[in-house]
Amino acid sequence: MIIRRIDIENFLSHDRSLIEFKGTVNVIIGHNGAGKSSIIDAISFSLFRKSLRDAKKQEDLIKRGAGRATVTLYLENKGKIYVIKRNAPNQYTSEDTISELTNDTRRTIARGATTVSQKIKELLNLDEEVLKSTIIVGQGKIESVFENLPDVTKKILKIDKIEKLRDSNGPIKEVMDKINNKIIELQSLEKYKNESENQKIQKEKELENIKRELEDLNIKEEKERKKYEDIVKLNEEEEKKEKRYVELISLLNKLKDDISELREEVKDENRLREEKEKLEKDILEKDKLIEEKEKIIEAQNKIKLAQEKEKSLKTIKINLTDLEEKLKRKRELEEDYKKYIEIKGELEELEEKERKFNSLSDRLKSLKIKLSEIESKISNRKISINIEELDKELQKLNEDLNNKNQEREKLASQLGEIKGRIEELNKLLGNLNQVKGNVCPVCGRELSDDHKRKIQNEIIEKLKELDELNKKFKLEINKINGLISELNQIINKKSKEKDIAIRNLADYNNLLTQQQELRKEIEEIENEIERLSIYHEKYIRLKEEEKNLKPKYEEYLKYYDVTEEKIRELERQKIELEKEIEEIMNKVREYYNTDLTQKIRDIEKRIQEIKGKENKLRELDTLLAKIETAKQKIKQNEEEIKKLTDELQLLNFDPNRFQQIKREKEVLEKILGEINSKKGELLGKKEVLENDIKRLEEQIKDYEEKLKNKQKLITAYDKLKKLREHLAEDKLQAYLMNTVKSLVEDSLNSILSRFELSFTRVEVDFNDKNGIYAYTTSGQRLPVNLLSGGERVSIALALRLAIAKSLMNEVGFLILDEPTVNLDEYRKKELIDIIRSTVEVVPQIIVVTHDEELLQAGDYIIRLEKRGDSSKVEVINND
Ligand SMILES: Nc1ncnc2c1ncn2[C@@H]1O[C@H](COP(=O)(O)OP(=O)(O)OP(=O)(O)O)[C@@H](O)[C@H]1O
Ligand SMILES: [Zn+2]
Repeated sequence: MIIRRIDIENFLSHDRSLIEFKGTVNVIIGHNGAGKSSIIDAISFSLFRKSLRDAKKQEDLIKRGAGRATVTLYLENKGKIYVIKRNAPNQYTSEDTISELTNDTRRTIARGATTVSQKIKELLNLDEEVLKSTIIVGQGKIESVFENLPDVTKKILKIDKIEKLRDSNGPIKEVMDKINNKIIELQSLEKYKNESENQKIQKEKELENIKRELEDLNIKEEKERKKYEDIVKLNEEEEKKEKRYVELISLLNKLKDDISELREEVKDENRLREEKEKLEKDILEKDKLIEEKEKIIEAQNKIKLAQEKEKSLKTIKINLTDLEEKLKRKRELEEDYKKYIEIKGELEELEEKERKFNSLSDRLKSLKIKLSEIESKISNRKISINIEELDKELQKLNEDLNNKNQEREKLASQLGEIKGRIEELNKLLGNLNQVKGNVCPVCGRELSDDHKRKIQNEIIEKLKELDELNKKFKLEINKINGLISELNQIINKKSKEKDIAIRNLADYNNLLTQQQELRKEIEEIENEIERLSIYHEKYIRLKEEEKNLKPKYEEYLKYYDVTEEKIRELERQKIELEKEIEEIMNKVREYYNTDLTQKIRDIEKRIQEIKGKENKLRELDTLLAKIETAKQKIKQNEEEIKKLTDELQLLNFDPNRFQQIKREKEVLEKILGEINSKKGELLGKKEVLENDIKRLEEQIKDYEEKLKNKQKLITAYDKLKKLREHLAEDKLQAYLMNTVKSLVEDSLNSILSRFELSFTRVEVDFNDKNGIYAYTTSGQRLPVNLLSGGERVSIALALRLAIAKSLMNEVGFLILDEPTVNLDEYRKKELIDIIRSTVEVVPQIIVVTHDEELLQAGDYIIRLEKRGDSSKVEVINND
């Protein structure tokens, strides 16, 4: 098997690298950290889902920053190409696949991480542990081959499986135990079979007896059944007769009973008829009584009517006298009523003028009040201030103010002058101290110290004088300022006074005009009032009269509808009523002075008595009718009795004889029932026995079938027992290991001879954990752990190659990650030669190295470089 290609995506340091393996010796070269081992890890990951390096989590294998890594490995095996695709992290394992590639078509054979791993193991015969111990050599792991040499060898030879096979809980023993159990089972089966056969014979005998018994019973049953059928027929006939017999007897009894009852009913007939006649006579009186009662009620009603009419007559009479009185009063009031109406008319005519008079009077009153108010205002307001005088005063004050201002200005300019001079003198005083030459700045003469001092004194004196003056002027200005502000205040006050005076004068004039106007209006109104006063007086007088007449007028209104016609109408009604009452009274004269109610009560009592008699009569009638029907019935029943007695004689039924037949029938039924139940019992037994026999037959057949296997099982058990003995450790296993031992040893020594180590021979001992020993030239036997690092690496490599060469003809590649570590220059060169010559054993070698020297060994160079964070691949053919 050969690795054809690997595609790596986001795996460790690789972004995306597509690497083909073409030579027999492929050298992957690059600096530390370039991403060489990552390729080997990718191969391992695609085969076993595990990297060679110590990665704790699958996530560590994914290129930092990427979310998912994918590795695709192309393997060639026996002319077929397999494509294995693996993914990390675990959430994508369901997308793992292995497929077969033929003519560019891809057929997926398995999917999902576990299934894919299983398939790889089956198809390529690749056992992870074996491969890692031999031909895939991880970085720094070359020597690990020493530790597990015996285990690996056993695994390669599948000896471990043989061991398991003959184990005491291994599969062979298990099968043997199972067979043995079966044999024991079959032995007990044989016993059961014999038992079943005996049982069967027993049951067949029993069945024979029952069959015979059944036959006897059938014969007896037939005899009894015939007897039974005869008696049943007889019984049926008698039953029919009995039914009719019972019917007839009960009918006859009933008829006789009826007759005696009916006779009882008929007994009283004559007495009842007499009673009836008497009652009929009494009842005849009833109609007369009713007639009389009606007449009395009519009279009673009429009397009541007359009384009512009398009552209305009385009311009419009262009304009549009342109305007559009222009419008399109405006539007395008539004159005053007319007068009142007249006055009312005149008052209406005067109303307008009176209203005007009143409103003018009111107006006059209010105008007079207003006038007196204005007049009092005028008398209160004395015009005391003379405006002209105030004007003059103000003029004089303003002049004063002007003068003072001028004075102040003059003082201010004088003060300015003084200040100017003080400044000048101060300047001069300053200059005098700074003069350089000898010329006086004041007079131009020579400036001696004396002169200087004199001038200084003069200036200081002058300054004092000016200062004095300055103060005096300032004082004076302050004084004038005070006067000016005082004047200003006075002027302000006077101006205000003047304003108020002007305003007051205007108000006063205004009041005078108002007074005049009011007086004029009052005069006009007074004239008008005088003109209207005649009407006013008349109005007052009429008003008084109206007031006096008003009660009479109102009383008259109360009698307004009392008229002559009304009184005449009432009189007419009165006469009519009197006539009606007279008529009614004439009609009922005969009932006068009798107690009508008592009379009616008496009559009603008698009617009630008669009604009772009527009821009695009706009862009698029904009784007599019943008696008539009873007589009829008696006749009918007597005829019927005669007919039924005839039938009874004809029927000729004997109850005793019927009882006899019944008893006979019951006895026969009992006998038949017994026979039947006995038969049922026997049939049941028969069926059970037949079933039992059938079941036993089947069981016996089944046992016989199973027992046929017994001999076969015994033979198989013996054979397995022998096989297990043959597989015992010392024999096959020891033979295989020994054969391998010499094979591996020969190969190992032949390879090692090329390393030119100082050993004569290396020995392999599978029974020992560190089972490699080297013989020195002086004949000493050294265990491998005592050798130097370089020696150990050489032996380990040679051993791996030896195992590969001698044991695994199916594996086609060898992977070496940094094999030159610990080797000196010389052995490194040897290694190159070894690698080259190993090609004869392993068709494909993949070497990972940072050592440029190893390039000589390769015919296909894959150079790796790290650019930034990513590994980049460059391929060089080394022809
Ligand atoms: N998950 C990751 N993502 C990205 N880079 C990683 C990841 N894990 C490891 N690396 C880096 O990948 C680089 C390649 O590692 P690798 O073991 O392949 O290097 P190498 O070429 O075999 O070097 P050496 O000769 O030192 O063994 C290293 O620099 C390592 O730090
Ligand atoms: Zn001078």
